[in-house]
Amino acid sequence: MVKPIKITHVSKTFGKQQVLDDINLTIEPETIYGLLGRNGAGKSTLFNIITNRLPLTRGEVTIGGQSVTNNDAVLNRIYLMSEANLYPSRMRVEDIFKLTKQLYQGMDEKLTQSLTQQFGLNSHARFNKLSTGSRSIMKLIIALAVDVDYVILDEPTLGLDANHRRMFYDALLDSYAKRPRSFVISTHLIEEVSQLIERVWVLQDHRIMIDETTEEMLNKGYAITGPINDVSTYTAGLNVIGHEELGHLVVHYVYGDLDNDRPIPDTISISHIDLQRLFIYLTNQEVAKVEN
Ligand SMILES: Nc1ncnc2c1ncn2[C@@H]1O[C@H](COP(=O)(O)OP(=O)(O)OP(=O)(O)O)[C@@H](O)[C@H]1O
Repeated sequence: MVKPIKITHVSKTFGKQQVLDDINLTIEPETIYGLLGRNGAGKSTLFNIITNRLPLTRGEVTIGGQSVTNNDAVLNRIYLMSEANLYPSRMRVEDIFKLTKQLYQGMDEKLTQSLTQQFGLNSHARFNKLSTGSRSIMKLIIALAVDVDYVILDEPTLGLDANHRRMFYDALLDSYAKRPRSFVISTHLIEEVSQLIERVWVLQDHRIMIDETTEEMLNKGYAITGPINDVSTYTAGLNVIGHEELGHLVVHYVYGDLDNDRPIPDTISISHIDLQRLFIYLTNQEVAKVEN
């Protein structure tokens, strides 16, 4: 049975710079996570720690009670796709596929072939001759075809055009349906993945600010629109994470419960907001705060 990955009290400093502070997360089997955070928040650092590519300063990462540190048996169950190029630069794509198959427990050759064809990737090409997008495509094919229990995708769609991104999301869902396993995806294209991810982690100020299902999170986000006085009266005391002016009207963005006892004036309208907007306001340093 596949065991969860437990990230317990993980902190990381580079010299005097604190990047991660007391991170506690669980990656459950067969679940798709989105790790969101602004540039430099520490997403790649966390992924590199989970896969033992970087040492942690404090805490531990375990699978089924076993530490991942220098533990090839458990590390073999996790595949990290990142910007880093770990392949010999002159190696041909087809040979990289073969090498990966040897390094891990195996690789779905049929899927590799069909995705290579679907994405129009030249498998005879040498890695250093591939465009940025084609390098991403090659790595994504490996990530979807390799036989592991955990796939970590660090900005997987870097350099991919909109059609290829759509193809990738479809391929991911297809592959997940055929062989359920865990995916952790970090991306700045939040709206594009909001349909894929079941649980959202937001990394902000070195810590996990949000660890909720996508549905829970979306249910807590509101836009309250109307004349300024009515909106301000209605949202007084609520967790307002941002505001915008729309001509004579204002919008207050609220994260958390609305007060059901509060009368709603006819002049205001209340609607839910999308994940991207929620993220933007929650991680905007000037106004962000989250009620626990
Ligand atoms: N090897 C390293 N040595 C020193 N500092 C580092 C190292 N790796 C990352 N950092 C620093 O740690 C911080 C977090 O970087 P990281 O790449 O993890 O962020 P990120 O959330 O993945 O960012 P982005 O979304 O921009 O890719 C940054 O300030 C970065 O400069």
